[in-house]
Amino acid sequence: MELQQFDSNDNKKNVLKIVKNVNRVDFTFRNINHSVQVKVTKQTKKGKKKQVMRPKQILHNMSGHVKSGEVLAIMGPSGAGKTTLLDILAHRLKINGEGVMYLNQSISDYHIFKKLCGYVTQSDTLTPSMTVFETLSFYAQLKMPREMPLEDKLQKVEDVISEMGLNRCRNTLVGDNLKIRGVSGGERRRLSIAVELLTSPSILFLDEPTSGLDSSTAYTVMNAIRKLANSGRTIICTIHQPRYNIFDMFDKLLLLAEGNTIYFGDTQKSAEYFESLGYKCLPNVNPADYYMDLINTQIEDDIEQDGQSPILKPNQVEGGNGIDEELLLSSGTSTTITTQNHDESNHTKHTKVKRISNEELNRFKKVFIESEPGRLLKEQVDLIEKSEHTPFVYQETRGPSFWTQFRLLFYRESLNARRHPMALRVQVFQAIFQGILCGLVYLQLGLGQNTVQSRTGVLAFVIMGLSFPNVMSTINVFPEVVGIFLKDRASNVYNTLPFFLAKSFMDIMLGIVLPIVTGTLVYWMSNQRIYPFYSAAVFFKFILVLVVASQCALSLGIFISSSVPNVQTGLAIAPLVVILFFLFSGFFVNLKELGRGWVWMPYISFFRYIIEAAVVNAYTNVTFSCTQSQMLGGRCPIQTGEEVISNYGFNIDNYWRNIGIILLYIVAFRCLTYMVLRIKSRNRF
Ligand SMILES: Nc1ncnc2c1ncn2[C@@H]1O[C@H](COP(=O)(O)OP(=O)(O)OP(=O)(O)O)[C@@H](O)[C@H]1O
Repeated sequence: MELQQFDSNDNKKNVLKIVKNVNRVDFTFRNINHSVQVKVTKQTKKGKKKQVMRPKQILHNMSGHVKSGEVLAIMGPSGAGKTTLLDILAHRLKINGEGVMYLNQSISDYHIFKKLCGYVTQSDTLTPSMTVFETLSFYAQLKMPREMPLEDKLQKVEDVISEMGLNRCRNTLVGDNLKIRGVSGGERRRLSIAVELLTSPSILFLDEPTSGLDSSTAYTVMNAIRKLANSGRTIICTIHQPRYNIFDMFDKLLLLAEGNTIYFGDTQKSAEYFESLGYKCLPNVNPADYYMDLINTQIEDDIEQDGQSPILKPNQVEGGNGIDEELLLSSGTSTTITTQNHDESNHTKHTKVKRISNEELNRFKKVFIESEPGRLLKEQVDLIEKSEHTPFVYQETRGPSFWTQFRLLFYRESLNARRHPMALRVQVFQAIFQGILCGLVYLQLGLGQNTVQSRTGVLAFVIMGLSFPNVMSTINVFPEVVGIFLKDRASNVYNTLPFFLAKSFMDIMLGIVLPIVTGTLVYWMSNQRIYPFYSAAVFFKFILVLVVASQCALSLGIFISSSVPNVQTGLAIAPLVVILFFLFSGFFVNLKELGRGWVWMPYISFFRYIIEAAVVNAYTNVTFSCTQSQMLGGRCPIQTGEEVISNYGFNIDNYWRNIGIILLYIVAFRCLTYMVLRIKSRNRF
């Protein structure tokens, strides 16, 4: 059946009422087929290799039914399609194919669904510099209805803290275990879940909730999840080989292999099902390990090469027919099976047994539909499909206003800046060091002929010195911010514009102080102007050039950083862009002498406008002196600053024009970043 896209007018009129108690919702999905386009190499008739796009089916006819209060675990080998299925079920990934999902008896509507569900990602994308309580109250104010009084929101925060057992660490920073020490891994995972609980979701999706946690912490987290289900929520999670006591917490199990259902049904009945297929899981084996080892056909070759195989196929043991299996369990989780072989020695030994073959896996895929659990699932899903699809009834609520979003996001940015003292200290140190170094190298420049080179050099050095670190540090830091933003956008916590403005305002504030520090030191130490009358205006114009240069570099940095797929690419691209722009700034190449092919470059190089503004400011109304020996034809080779300006191919009237152009560059880089963020965060469903 074709998926009903979530634009049903009837449903759109209704908006969910967010209530304090959990709405009980059964969740059903039916015949989900999903494919992606992949590049494959094809041989042409002429024997050449050509890359073409081909559809690759990731999910095949996936169906399932989870009642409120139940936990469904989606398990399968790596690449089986667990994350793809979870993302589709959570309405985070658009189905490229067909399928339909139901909330109770209603066909799921995107907008209603988003209000009803919570999604906990595999990695804890939280702001490290906020405490547990601050994180929850930040999200409470953004996620809960505008009409709800603040006290009620804070009460909900307290409830959630108690529910997830976070009282002990409520005032501890979240941290990231790298730059900021914070809560433990288990506490961070529970905080991620707590954030989702603020809106009392009826359905909670969790992607690998226990990954990266030690087994006892994983148990504590799963225990908390189990309690959430007991309170009426519907829980769907992907999980990798859980230990037995965790596996035992699941009500339902969906076992996937190569995008096909191998088993869907009661967890407790899964052993019986596999036994009916001829694969008995012995009583003291963790079934999760057994199933995963059994169907993980992909790693067979590697294991063969290693000469080890941890799984045996009970009915097909090398060199034996009737089998007495004995299981040796190491630390209760790994499945090592040895068999008593009834051949010549009768000694217990490790027997090399293959995992199931691909043909056998294909049999598993086919037999499930005809099996008892397969028929039961079909009956349940067909029942929902045939029932009358009544829309949800709920009351409209509004999220926080634009200004509330901006205020909260700006507050988060300011906390981030304040609580990263090292980063701030390093930047201040860098600014002072650079100012002093530059000041010492170009100490007290005079107005002799030889100072012209140094006077321009100091300008280029200080501009580059402020710009380059700004671009590079932004590329290092911004991706983490974008990661949090994208996660929040995926849950519709706030809009792109308030986030973008809050970030930009904070950048502007921080990006003003450092150029002022460096610029002041350089200006006075290198003796940029010696005429007191002009000094104040020239000084402020010099600082203004540095401030806009610094802002332009920051804006370029966030643009590059937001556009590239990862930090490494950003770090590779950014220096090239900066160096190329700087090359055509007019400092290294005389703009009048540029070859035909390059004349356009100075027009797009924002450094050209910055250097021109700085040179014009530094050399206007300056007179140079020279010694007798320096004179050429009875006059100084360079007599005025205006000559220097002209020699560089610059125009003396261009100071304010250039400041305007650089401001336009800043706005353009920021607007482009905003557009990239919008595109990236566009709802994929
Ligand atoms: N956009 C895509 N383009 C190409 N292949 C894709 C795409 N998305 C998923 N796949 C492929 O689909 C299969 C299932 O991917 P998925 O991430 O859902 O698996 P998984 O079971 O979650 O794996 P893991 O446990 O390793 O995370 C994989 O083979 C993957 O390479």
